[in-house]
Amino acid sequence: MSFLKVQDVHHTYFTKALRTTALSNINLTVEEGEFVSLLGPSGCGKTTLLSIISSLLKPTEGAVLLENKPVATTKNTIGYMLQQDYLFPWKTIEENILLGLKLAKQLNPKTRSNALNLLKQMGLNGGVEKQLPKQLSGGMRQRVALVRTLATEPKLLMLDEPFSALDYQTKLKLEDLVSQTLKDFGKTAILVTHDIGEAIAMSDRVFLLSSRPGTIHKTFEIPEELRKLSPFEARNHFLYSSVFQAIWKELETLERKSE
Ligand SMILES: Nc1ncnc2c1ncn2[C@@H]1O[C@H](COP(=O)(O)OP(=O)(O)OP(=O)(O)O)[C@@H](O)[C@H]1O
Repeated sequence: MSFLKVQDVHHTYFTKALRTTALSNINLTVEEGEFVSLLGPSGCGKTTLLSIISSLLKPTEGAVLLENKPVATTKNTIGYMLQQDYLFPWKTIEENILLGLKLAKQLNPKTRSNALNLLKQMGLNGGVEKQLPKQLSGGMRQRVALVRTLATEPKLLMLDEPFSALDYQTKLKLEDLVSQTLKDFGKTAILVTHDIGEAIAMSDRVFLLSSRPGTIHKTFEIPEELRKLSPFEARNHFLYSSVFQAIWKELETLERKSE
């Protein structure tokens, strides 16, 4: 039994004047503890697929099963890390990281202390919890957003371009931190990205999507040698560039086909 199963998903958006088939014949599975990426050209349906997996959007056809149950019936099991941190600017960092727990009615001395400890593990100590989001850098705020997400112990994490608004150095450091933290907690994650390098460095498998309609064009298994390294180390391994070339070549083929 796979942890997550996307079965024969097809999605068409209907507007008065237009029907757009965003996804067609999507079948994929993700195992528990696996880190996978969805990579593809703009408009290939990555966001649509992420919304369907997290049951924010009902597909026109097909089903999504999490631990063999329809995902729409599973509560509080999906956490998000998005491009924007969506921290409440008037609340302190502590209030922000405890918000999810409060909403889920899971806030108690133990979960509170776990969340504050996680903040420290993310290198955010020295009274950061009493500060407001505007007093923190973009990279620090994204770390807070991850603590807030992990505090409610989601089973599946959706990472929708979480590093794309950061400068390059911060992005590389955060890739390592997020990757290590998710490994430590044994979390399953799906990353949506435009960045081939990021997908290779962070993932166990990369699903390459083609556009109009979005289908899974090819699945790349990342070599074991890269998977056991941190994203930063993986980027410097000699195998990295050959996987990069292979994905790049497929993307070029896709672009030529859609011209
Ligand atoms: N609400 C909507 N109504 C109609 N069409 C939509 C809607 N949302 C997306 N689409 C169309 O569905 C297709 C897939 O869009 P989607 O946003 O899922 O792609 P994407 O791969 O996430 O794009 P990007 O990388 O640019 O964010 C596109 O052709 C888009 O125009």
